[in-house]
Amino acid sequence: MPTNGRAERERLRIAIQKSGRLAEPARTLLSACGLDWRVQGDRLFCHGESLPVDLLLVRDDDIPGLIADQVCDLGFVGRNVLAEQDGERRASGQPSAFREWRALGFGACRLALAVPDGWQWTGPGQLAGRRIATSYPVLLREWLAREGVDADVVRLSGSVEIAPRLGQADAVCDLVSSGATLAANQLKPVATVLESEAVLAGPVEPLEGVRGELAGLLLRRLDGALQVRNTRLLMFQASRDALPDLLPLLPTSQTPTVMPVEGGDRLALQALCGSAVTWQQLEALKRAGASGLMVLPVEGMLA
Ligand SMILES: Nc1ncnc2c1ncn2[C@@H]1O[C@H](COP(=O)(O)OP(=O)(O)OP(=O)(O)O)[C@@H](O)[C@H]1O
Ligand SMILES: O=P(O)(O)OC[C@H]1O[C@H](OP(=O)(O)OP(=O)(O)O)[C@H](O)[C@@H]1O
Ligand SMILES: [Mg+2]
Repeated sequence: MPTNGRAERERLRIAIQKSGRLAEPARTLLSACGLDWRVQGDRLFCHGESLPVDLLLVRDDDIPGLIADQVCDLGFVGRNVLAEQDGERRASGQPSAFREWRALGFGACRLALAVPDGWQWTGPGQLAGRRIATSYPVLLREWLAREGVDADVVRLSGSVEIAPRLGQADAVCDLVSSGATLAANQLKPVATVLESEAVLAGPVEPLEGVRGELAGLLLRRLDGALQVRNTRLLMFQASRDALPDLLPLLPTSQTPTVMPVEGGDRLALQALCGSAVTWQQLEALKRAGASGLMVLPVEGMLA
């Protein structure tokens, strides 16, 4: 059984969502950083095998509090949850106890204000004196204050979009990704309160000692993994004469590596591309004289 020790702990502890939208991508990203785990009997604690880095599987809402209480060192959580709970602390006069360390590029959504389809939206002033249902009362109140609007905030823990139909509210403020839930409830988004994605959250101050070193190692690997996530290595051969036509067609701003091919006058080229290479781009390169075109995913990169 893991100890609840704080300062004395010599293993890094990371909290991730047990199940839900962020659970699988968080594990995949940590695996890409070379971490693996032995799941313990209760399935809520995973003992790190390759490095002294353990996982805690929890509800996403609990992650900021676990960092604040130093029960875990880092966590993968939506910016929406982190910002709301940071705002709650501020509103009650407590100091910040966690912050965003890295944006992770998955779990994208936005916290948006939505009004019934039938409304002619003229601007935030239209919400004055209205009731707005949300699970993010702090972020909504901050937005209303910025916009100088006085409205009633109705706190609901879920199924927010149904509130106008039930007569509980006039408008809603909830997470939107595809927009399908709003549309199904005859609502339309009119303003964005917060752009969100999954983030790596940690304490306000850097970690110290062994856990600080482990966090540094993990961050370096994480940055490498994030950097290569969409990176492709494009490889092909061509004659030297074709280079002036080929180089402008490369789907990257990076200078390619050019090497002579043994026993001939052809060259081998390789170029790192920051995103997927399309069939059209490959076909254009082929027409300009490239042969043996190959696109490979990049698994790791260390500067
Ligand atoms: N369409 C979406 N709706 C809600 N959250 C989304 C959406 N797209 C991405 N997310 C992100 O995923 C996070 C987790 O969403 P999920 O629905 O799994 O949470 P949950 O139901 O609160 O889970 P838990 O059981 O851990 O409390 C959200 O806080 C948000 O950052
Ligand atoms: O824009 P969309 O793609 O439709 O996604 C938005 C919906 O997804 C989330 O709900 P979820 O499905 O997680 O249900 P819950 O919040 O009630 O758990 C969120 O609270 C919205 O209701
Ligand atoms: Mg939750």
